Formats: sequence, structure tokens, C-alpha cells
Amino acid sequence: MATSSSSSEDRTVVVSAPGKVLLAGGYIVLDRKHTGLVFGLSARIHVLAQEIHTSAGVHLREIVVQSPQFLNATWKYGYHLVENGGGIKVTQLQSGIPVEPNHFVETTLSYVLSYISQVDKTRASQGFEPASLLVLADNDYYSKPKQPTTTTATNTNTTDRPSSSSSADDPIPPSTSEKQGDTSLAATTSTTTTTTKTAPPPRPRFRHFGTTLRDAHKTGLGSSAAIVTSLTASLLAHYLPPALFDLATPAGRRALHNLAQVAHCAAQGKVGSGFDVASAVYGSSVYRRFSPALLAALPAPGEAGFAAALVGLVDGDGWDCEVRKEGVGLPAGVAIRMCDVDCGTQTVSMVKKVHAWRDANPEAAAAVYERLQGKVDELAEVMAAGRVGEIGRVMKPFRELMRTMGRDCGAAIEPDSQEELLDALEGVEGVLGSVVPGAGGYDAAAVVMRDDEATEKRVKGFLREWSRAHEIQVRLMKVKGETEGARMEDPSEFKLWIQ
Ligand SMILES: Nc1ncnc2c1ncn2[C@@H]1O[C@H](COP(=O)(O)OP(=O)(O)O)[C@@H](O)[C@H]1O
Ligand SMILES: C[C@@](O)(CCOP(=O)(O)OP(=O)(O)O)CC(=O)O
Repeated sequence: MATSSSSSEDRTVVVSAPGKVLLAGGYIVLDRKHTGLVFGLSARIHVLAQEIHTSAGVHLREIVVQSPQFLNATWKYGYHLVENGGGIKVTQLQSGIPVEPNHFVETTLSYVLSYISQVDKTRASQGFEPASLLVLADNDYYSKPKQPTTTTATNTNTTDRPSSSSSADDPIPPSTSEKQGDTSLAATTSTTTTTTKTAPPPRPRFRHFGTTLRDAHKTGLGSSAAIVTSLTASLLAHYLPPALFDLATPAGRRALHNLAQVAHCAAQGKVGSGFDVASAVYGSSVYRRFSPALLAALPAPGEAGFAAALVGLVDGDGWDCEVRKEGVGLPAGVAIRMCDVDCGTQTVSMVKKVHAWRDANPEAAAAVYERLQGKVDELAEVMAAGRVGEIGRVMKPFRELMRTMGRDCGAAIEPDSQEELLDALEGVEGVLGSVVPGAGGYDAAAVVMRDDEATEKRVKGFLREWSRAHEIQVRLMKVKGETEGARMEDPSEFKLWIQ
């Protein structure tokens, strides 16, 4: 047993990629003239890539992707080489209960396998051995399922943890029964707190959300960019020799970034700025987008010449985005924390409104964009230089500018309810500044605050009161801004999941 599991461990590749927060630069970063300040987040999506062992004589040709934190989330794919250099065509296989397609996963597989088939010529004759890919997302990507609010007064952690145990807090079932109930991974989570008398059961590192992916309540940390990036990296690392892909090298990160951007745009069906994929690969940075025209010339998967054109785009010199990591960082003792506000926002319609306003008022818009850019640069500078006392001085006018732009174009970028919340939050001792991140809207807030327990306690207490008084749910998530991007993980930390 021990020998076989350690050899499986040796052959397992685990890659993780972080979520994102665009602290400043929403909208302007869609324009190549401008940049945005983006941070990675401590919440990561991990993908474990393993071979599938078949019994002698059985010729299985499938790639299985599983997301065991959700119901009905096993996707099986067949694949074959398309003639005329059309790349690898991937088809979802259905057997038994119909499984909803996972467009992001399927599209990523077709792009990445096509890329691999082109750069590793041995694949043309050997094809791809079957593989299993397991997706494990850190808990903060989704809110816990709704449950009765039976929190007790003694629970000081109530903003993000129910006092009563529920099925949603059960460890998720790994695929073999003897693994079930083993919560040793839970002990490694940073969420373990020093509890007293009535200690709730340990919280699993990767919880089961008790829903399908479609019904899960996302918290807006950029799950699709993180999964596309970690899936891309795990496939590249699993199928390619280190000479052709090594995440530890700049060339490896560049290939991963460009390929994940292309796959993510294709899956999304729209071309955003790509700041989310950039932070999933590189972590925190000042980001300047790629030219959208780069993608326009690429044939669709399956069309003649797709695979060669994809490799040309990913590995060629034309890719023109800029990811600047120097001079970007977090001062010691300061954290970026995210608040989940229980409301939805339509980013797409807000972008449309901003662009309609910009197109109708080009000069005024250019001036506003310039002023916003000034604040993005200043914020990056004071954070990197550790000038903690100046963070609020920069963030406040940035908020004002975003609010004014929202009013001018009729988009609720910093709606009144958020303005009130952030103004009050900035009065809590230890809070240095706050902002509605990314596109803004009702559903999230980012707080730059002192990274100590006393501040965290005050902020949680404030949000609890605010939620009660305003009949909304605002909670401080565990997730923190961090600077590191995609990375290889030690498979021994994922023993429970390795077959
Ligand atoms: N844990 C996961 N397992 C499998 N697929 C996932 C997971 N999380 C996200 N995805 C994929 O990403 C999609 C969500 O993308 P999107 O709606 O753009 O959300 P986000 O804003 O978080 O990126 C899902 O429909 C699914 O295809
Ligand atoms: C408007 C934007 O510049 C920023 C949007 O940032 P969010 O973080 O709000 O993004 P979503 O999670 O995808 O909704 C669009 C872009 O840059 O693509």
C-alpha cells in the first residue's frame, strides 16, 4: 500500500492558481493605454493531474475531470486528432445521469491538448494517455449554502462560520470510502481557530457545497480564470517533458499565461482585459492588457491550421500584454481583505454603460481615465514603498472619481449603499482604505487594513452590526491579497486525493 501510494504521488502533478482582486483600474484597464493594479488572492484553485490506470487489455481513451465539492460534477471527455492541423477535438461523453457541460473545462482541454500535440511531435503517433484531473477550490470561492441563522452569542466568529454544524461543513468525500472522514487536511487549513469548550467539528480544507456548480453562489474571486490557469498548467506539466514546459521558468510562465488567456477568452465568449488570468499566473502586478486583435486571426478549434496558429500565437513575439511585478507589493503588517456582500451585479451591462458614455464624451472620458490612472499609479507606489499612512489619502479620491464616473454614465459603480458602508468601514480603527474592486457594484468590497487580530475583530464586529441594521449580509472573507501566482504544489499534501 505504502509503496504504491508513494509512487502514485511521485507521478501526480499538482498546480494551484490564485483568485484575483483588481484593487484599482477597473474599466480603464480594458484600454491598452492604461493599466490596472491587481493582486492575487490566498484562495486558490488546485488541480491534481494523475494517470488513469487501466486493467490489462482495456483501452480506455478518456480524460476525466472531477470537481468533488459539487454535485453531479464529473465530466468525461473523449478526444481525437483532427485532420488538416485542426488540433485535438474534445467531446464530452455521457453515460448514466446526464451531466451539464462545463464549458470552461471543455474549451481549456481542447486548446491545451491542441497546443501540446503541436509542440510535442511524439503525440502525433502516441496520442494522449488517459488522465484524471481533480479540481479542488479553496472554500472562499463560494458562499456557504443558506441555512437557518442559529448563531449563538458565544460565537465570536459568526460572520463567516455557523455555530451549528451542518452537512455543508462535512469533509467532502474523496473517491474511496476509507478516505472518508479523514480530516487530516482540515488541520492544515489556516482557518483552524483556538476553540474552547464546544469546539465545532474541524472545518475541511475543501468543503462540499451541497449544490451543483450552476447553483453555487460565487463570491467573485475569479474562479474561471483560476481553474482555466491551473487546469492548463497541470495538463502542460502532466503531458510535456520539463524541457518543453517548466512553470519555474519565465518561458514556462509566459506559455501558460498566453495559452490560458486564449482558452479563457474562447470559453467566456468575450474578450475582457485578461487581468484575472494574468494574476492567476503571475500574482500581483501592474497589468497592461493584450491587443484584442491578436485573437481575431486565430482559427476556431477543429478548423484547418488551428494547432499551428495557436502555437504561433502563444509562443510567438506578437503577444503584447505587460505584466510588471517590480514595484508592486503589500506593506508589512497590511492585508487586503475581501468582503462578500450578498447581492448580484451585472458587470457586462456596466461595461456597456461606461463605454457608451466614453464614446459619447471622448474628451471628458479621456480626462477622467487619466486621473484614474494617476491614482492607480500612486496607490501601487505607496503600497510598494510601505507608505502605510498614505494609503487612505490615495484610495479616497480614487473612490470619488469612480463614483463620479458611475453617476455620469448611469452605472452603479459605487452605489449609495456601498458608499455608506465603505465610509463607515473606513472609520473602524485599523482600516486604512477601502474600495469597490474591479467593475464595482453591489456585491463586493475590498479593504486594506492592518493585518492583526484586533483589527480583524473590530471589522467583523462592525460588519455584523451593519448587516443587522441594514438587513443585508456583509461578511469578511478569510481570503487575503497575496503576491504569488500559479505554483507547483507538493503532492504529498494532497495524499487523500491521490489514487
Ligand atoms: N470548482 C470548479 N470546478 C469546475 N469548474 C469550475 C469550478 N469553478 C469554476 N468553474 C468553471 O468556471 C465557471 C464560472 O465562471 P464565471 O461565471 O466566469 O465565474 P467567475 O466570475 O468566478 O470567473 C463555471 O461555470 C465552471 O465552468
Ligand atoms: C470592468 C473590468 O475592467 C474589471 C472587472 O473586474 P471584476 O473583478 O469586477 O470582474 P468579474 O469578476 O469578471 O465581474 C473588466 C475587465 O477588465 O475585463
